[in-house]
Amino acid sequence: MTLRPFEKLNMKNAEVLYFKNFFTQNESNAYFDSLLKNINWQQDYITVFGKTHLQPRLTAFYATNSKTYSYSNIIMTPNPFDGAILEIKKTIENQLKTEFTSCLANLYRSGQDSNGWHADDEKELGKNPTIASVTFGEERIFHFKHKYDASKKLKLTLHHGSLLLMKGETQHFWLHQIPKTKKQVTPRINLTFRIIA
Ligand SMILES: O=C(O)CCC(=O)C(=O)O
Ligand SMILES: [Fe+2]
Repeated sequence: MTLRPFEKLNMKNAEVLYFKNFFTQNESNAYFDSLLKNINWQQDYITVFGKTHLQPRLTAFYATNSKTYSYSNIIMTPNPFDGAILEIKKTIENQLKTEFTSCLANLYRSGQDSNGWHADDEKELGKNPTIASVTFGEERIFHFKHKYDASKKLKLTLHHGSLLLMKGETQHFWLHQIPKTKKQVTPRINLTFRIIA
C-alpha cells in the first residue's frame, strides 16, 4: 500500500500532518451516511469550571478494551468497534503503521455545535499522544493556538474525507477548537482515534 499524500504544518513545538484526501469522495460519502445512522449518538452533561451544561455536540466512544475514558467530568463507556468505524480504523492503522485502541466520535449537528479550546492531554493518553482525526460531511474550521506564545495561531479547514494527525509534543504546547459558525452548515462527523493504555 502506498502512502497517501500529506502536508506537514509549519508549527513550532508540534508535529501535525494533514492528509486532505485521505479517503476518496465516494468512500467518504458512504462512511458519512453509515456513521450518522449506525452510531449510538448521545448528548452528555459536562462540568467545566464548576458549571454543568449539555455538551454542544453529540458523541460516542469506541474501544478495543473495556477501559472507560473521562474528561470534563464525564465517563464514557466503550462500544466495540464494528462496521464502518472498524473499517476506517483498519485503513488508518495500515497507512500510519500505528495501532489505536480507542475512538471518540463527534457529531456537529449544525453551526451551533462546537468543541471549545482544549488539548488532548489526559493522563491515559500517555506522554506524547498520537491522535488521528478524520472528518466526514460538512467542512468546519479547526483553530490551533500556542499555549505560551500568543503570536502563534493557525486556522485550517478540515475537508470531507481528510485526516489530521497530531503527534509528538503537540498537546503540550497547543490548544485546539472547533468554534461555532453563523453560516448555514450541514452536519459534520469527526472521529478521533487515540491510544489509551
Ligand atoms: O472535531 C474535531 O475536528 C476535533 C475534535 C477534538 O478535538 C476532540 O474530540 O478532542
Ligand atoms: Fe481534541
